[in-house]
Amino acid sequence: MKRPAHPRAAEIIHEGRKAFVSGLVYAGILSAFINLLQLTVPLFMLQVHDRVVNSQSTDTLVMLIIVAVVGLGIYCILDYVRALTFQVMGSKLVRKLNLPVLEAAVSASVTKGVSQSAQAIRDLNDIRAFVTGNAISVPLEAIWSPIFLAVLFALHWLYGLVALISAAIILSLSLFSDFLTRRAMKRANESSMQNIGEISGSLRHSEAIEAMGMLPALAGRWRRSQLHTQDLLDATTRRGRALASFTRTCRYMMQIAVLSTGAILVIQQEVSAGSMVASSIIMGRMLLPFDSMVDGWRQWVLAMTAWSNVQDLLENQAPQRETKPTPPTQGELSIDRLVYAVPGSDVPILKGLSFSLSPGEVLGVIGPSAAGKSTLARLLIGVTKPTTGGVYLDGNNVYLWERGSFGDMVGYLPQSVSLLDGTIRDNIARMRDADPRLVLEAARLADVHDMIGRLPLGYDTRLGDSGYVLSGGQRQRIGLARAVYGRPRLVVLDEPNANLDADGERALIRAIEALRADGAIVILIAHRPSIMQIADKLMVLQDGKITQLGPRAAVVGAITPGEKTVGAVMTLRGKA
Ligand SMILES: Nc1ncnc2c1ncn2[C@@H]1O[C@H](COP(=O)(O)OP(=O)(O)OP(=O)(O)O)[C@@H](O)[C@H]1O
Repeated sequence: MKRPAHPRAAEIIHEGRKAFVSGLVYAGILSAFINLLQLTVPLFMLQVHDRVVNSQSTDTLVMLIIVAVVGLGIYCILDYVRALTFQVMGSKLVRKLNLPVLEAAVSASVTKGVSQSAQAIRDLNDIRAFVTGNAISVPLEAIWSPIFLAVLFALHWLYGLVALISAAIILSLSLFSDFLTRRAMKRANESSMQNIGEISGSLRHSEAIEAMGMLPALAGRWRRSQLHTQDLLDATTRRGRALASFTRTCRYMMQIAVLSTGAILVIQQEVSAGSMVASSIIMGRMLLPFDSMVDGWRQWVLAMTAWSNVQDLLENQAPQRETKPTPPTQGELSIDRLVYAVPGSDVPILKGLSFSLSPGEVLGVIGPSAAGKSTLARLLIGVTKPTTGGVYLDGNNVYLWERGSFGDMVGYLPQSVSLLDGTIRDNIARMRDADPRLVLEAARLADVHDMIGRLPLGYDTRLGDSGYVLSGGQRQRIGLARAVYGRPRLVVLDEPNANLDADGERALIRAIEALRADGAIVILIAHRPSIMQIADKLMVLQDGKITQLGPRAAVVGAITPGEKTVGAVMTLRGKA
């Protein structure tokens, strides 16, 4: 199914292409001068042999040296400017693409449930590495080979012929080497990536591995698959090395061939001695791109593939959202005939939900596992696009809402809280430049200020892989502070009490009360019934449909003991 394009996809792709093409044209013009200036040394040799040696004139030699040094100086500057051109072009491309590509990757990850960000970042890196590397200039160099060949033919047709045959041999050898090694290399790389993926995937569950003594078996599996990869790599490397030695030897033989041709021509007095040395240098330069042509071609193909991935991501995977911020609203929430099916599936998870909530209302959502509660949460916060119907906050579609301004309106505590690399302060402030006043307010609202005070560095305690390890309950409470940061109008809490102790749960209830008093709409999804005491309304979701919805006491009263629903309602009955 075709998904919508990034709102600026066409513009971003056009700008990316423009930056690439204009950079290439500029570098091409510089290459023309650089290649002409590369003739400085052979021309110098020719002149020294033909003019200085014959005339024995040191004045001429000095003149030639001055001209050659000036030529090489200009060459040095132009070569540097060309390298800079590619560098500027690389950073310009990445600057233009970074944010929209990441936005599209995150959106695709949400839809597919598998992270697309790593691939998108790899594609961007590949593009930058290509633009700032050597392969990009291969065609710019290659178009000069025919000109050098023409110069050789102009010096003597035999030089041209030797150069032409040499070029054909080098190109054939490169193609043959590519043919012999490419497929095996690809298989070795795939096998290696698979090994790394498997082992790092398994090692994430290190506690279970350690506790149940699974390490020797895992290590055995890894060793076996590594041996397979190593065998593939060894065979490929052996072939590659043999061909590289052979190609190098051929090159030396070609130099001998062109010098010998020159020598014969000098003996027969058809050319000067200078032309013999110059032709050898020009031929070396002419053959240079042929060596890297096949590898350069492959890199061009890889870069084009990365570019087409990026283009596909921007055109087909990006959320189509408003680009202009929507002003804050008071927050009447209305859900209109909301249907959601995973893209590509005909079976809806949510089957036409309609309800509305006013500011200051707390809705509790209960229902058996897999009823669609978390899916509803993701639709309410506009992360997932509804298949039909919609979710509106004061008439504004939450999915289409520009993300920055919507983020200020909404707070979300997902079922599994993931805090990001950064300090507690950064995490609560949603990784923005933290306003200490707002961070403190959120921490107080979520009742975590004292808990944070007991951490080694308080609000500056660093979290993440190498940082402080919070307990499940602590993570959930910091996640709650992040959700209430900036006093959002709509707060969706998915199983917020799953890891909380009695104290934590009391703090959560106080936070929800404060949010209600502040006029926010709170949607609370939970299996543990105790927290539902705070809800004004209850909704029972079963198999993607609302089976009960109304004031808490009415819903609890309406449920018959035989009805297939969660124990939560039955437990609540006694407390309603
Ligand atoms: N991205 C997805 N792809 C395929 N199926 C999905 C996806 N997301 C959710 N589902 C399916 O939708 C159904 C509802 O899932 P959901 O997580 O919303 O249930 P839930 O009511 O929150 O369950 P629980 O109480 O166990 O957390 C499940 O059958 C789940 O397998």
